[in-house]
Amino acid sequence: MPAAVPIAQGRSSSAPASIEGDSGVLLPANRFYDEESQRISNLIDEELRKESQKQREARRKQVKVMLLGQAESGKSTLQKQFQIYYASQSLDRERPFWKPVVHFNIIRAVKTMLEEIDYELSQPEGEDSGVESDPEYNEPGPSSAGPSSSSHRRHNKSKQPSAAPEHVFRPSANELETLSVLRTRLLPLVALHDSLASELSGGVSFSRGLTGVFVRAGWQGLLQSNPGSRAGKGSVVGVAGLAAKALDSSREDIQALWAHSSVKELIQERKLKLEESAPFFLDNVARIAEPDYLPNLDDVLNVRLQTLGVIEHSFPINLGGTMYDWRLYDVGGARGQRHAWIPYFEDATAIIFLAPISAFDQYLEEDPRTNRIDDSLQLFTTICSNKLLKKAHLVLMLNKTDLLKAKLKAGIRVQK
Ligand SMILES: Nc1nc2c(ncn2[C@@H]2O[C@H](COP(=O)(O)OP(=O)(O)OP(=O)(O)O)[C@@H](O)[C@H]2O)c(=O)[nH]1
Ligand SMILES: [Mg+2]
Repeated sequence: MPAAVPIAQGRSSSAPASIEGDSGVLLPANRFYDEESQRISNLIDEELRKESQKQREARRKQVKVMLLGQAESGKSTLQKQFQIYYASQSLDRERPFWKPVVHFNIIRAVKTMLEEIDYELSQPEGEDSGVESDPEYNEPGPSSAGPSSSSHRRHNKSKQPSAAPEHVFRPSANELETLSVLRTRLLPLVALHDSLASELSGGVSFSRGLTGVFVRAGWQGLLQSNPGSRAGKGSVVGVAGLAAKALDSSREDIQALWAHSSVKELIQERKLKLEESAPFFLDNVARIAEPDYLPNLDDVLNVRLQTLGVIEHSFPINLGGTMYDWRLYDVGGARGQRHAWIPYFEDATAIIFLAPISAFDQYLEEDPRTNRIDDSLQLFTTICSNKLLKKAHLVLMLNKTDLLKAKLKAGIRVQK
C-alpha cells in the first residue's frame, strides 16, 4: 500500500489540480483520485471477503438440530439429556424451578385417580364403563402404563370398540369408606390443580390439544420474576407455595390412595390411565413432599410438561478439537402446534424424529380417534417428503422401549 500522498499546499481542498508522485514528478489530480478510490475499493472488497468467510465459517460450525415428533414423544426429555451432557450447570441452576412442576405432576395424578373412582362408582351396575382397547392394535390386558388421562378416555369411549370382558367396579363397604375419607382429605390439594396449572403456564388459558401445564421459551425466568410462584427451597408463598404445603400434609393420604386396592384394580382393568410418569412420582411422594425438596435429575427427566411453540437451546460442543455451536430446537408436538415448525426447516442441519414404540395401544390426546403409532408414521412420512428438508440429515429414534417391554411383559400384545 503506498504511503500517504501529500496534497499540494495552497490549493482548494475540493479539487487539487496536481499532486506529487512517489518520484517527485507531478501527477494529474484525476489519476490520484483513480488510484485512491481503487485502493479504498480494494480495501472494502477485502473486508467483505473476510466478513463473508467468517460468516461461512460460523455457519459451518453452527449445527441446527430439530427435535420433531408427536406430543409426548419425548422431545423435551431428549433435550434435557443433551443439557445434562453438555450444559449440566444450567440444568442444575434450573432445578428449583422444576419443583412446582413435579408437585403439579403429583396433584394431577391424584385428581385423575379420584375422578376415575367417582366416575366408576357413578356407573349403573352392568353398564360398560368404556375400557379403551382396540382389537386392531392390541389385545386387552393388564397395564400399569396407560397414557392419557381417564377423563379424556371417557368422552371418547363411543369411538373405540371394547373387546374387554365386562368388569364391574364394586368396592367393598370397607374400601368405599376408606376411599371416601381419602377423597375428603385430598380435596384441598386437588382444588389447587387449576390455579397451579395456570400459574405454571404463565396465565395462558388452556386451548385445544393443550390439557396440562405447558411452557414457552424462558418459562423459568417467568417463574423467577413472579415472587408469588417462587419455587425455591422451602418457599411458602403463592399457589406453588400452597401446593407444596398441601402436598406436605397429604403425603400419607396420597400413598394410601396409590396403594388402595381399588386404584390397583382400575389400573389392572385399564380403566384408570395415568400419565406415563405418574407411577414414578407417586412411588416417590414421601421424598417429593419434603419441605426442602429439590428435584434431582431423574425427577426432571420424568416430568411431563407440554412445550408450546419452538424453544431454542444452545450447546457448545467440542468435536475433534473444533467447537460447534449446536442449536437444538425443541418444538410442541401436538397437532395444533406443528405449523410452527416449518419456518425452521430451511436451514436445519438435522432432524431427530422421535417415535415412541410403546404407543401402539394409545390415542392422541388432541384427536382420540387416531392411534399414536399411525400418527407417528404419517408425520414421519410427511417430514421425509418435505422439500425444505431435502438436505437435512434425518435420525429416527424409536424410544420408550422400557415402556414397550413393560407392556409386553404385562400381557398386552401388538396385533397390527
Ligand atoms: N419411560 C419413559 N418415559 C419417557 C421416555 N422418553 C420420554 N418419557 C416421558 O414421556 C413424557 C413426555 O415426554 P416429553 O419429553 O415431555 O414429550 P414431548 O415430545 O416434549 O411433548 P410435547 O412438548 O407435548 O410435544 C415425560 O413424562 C417423559 O418423562 C422414555 O424413553 N421412557
Ligand atoms: Mg416438549
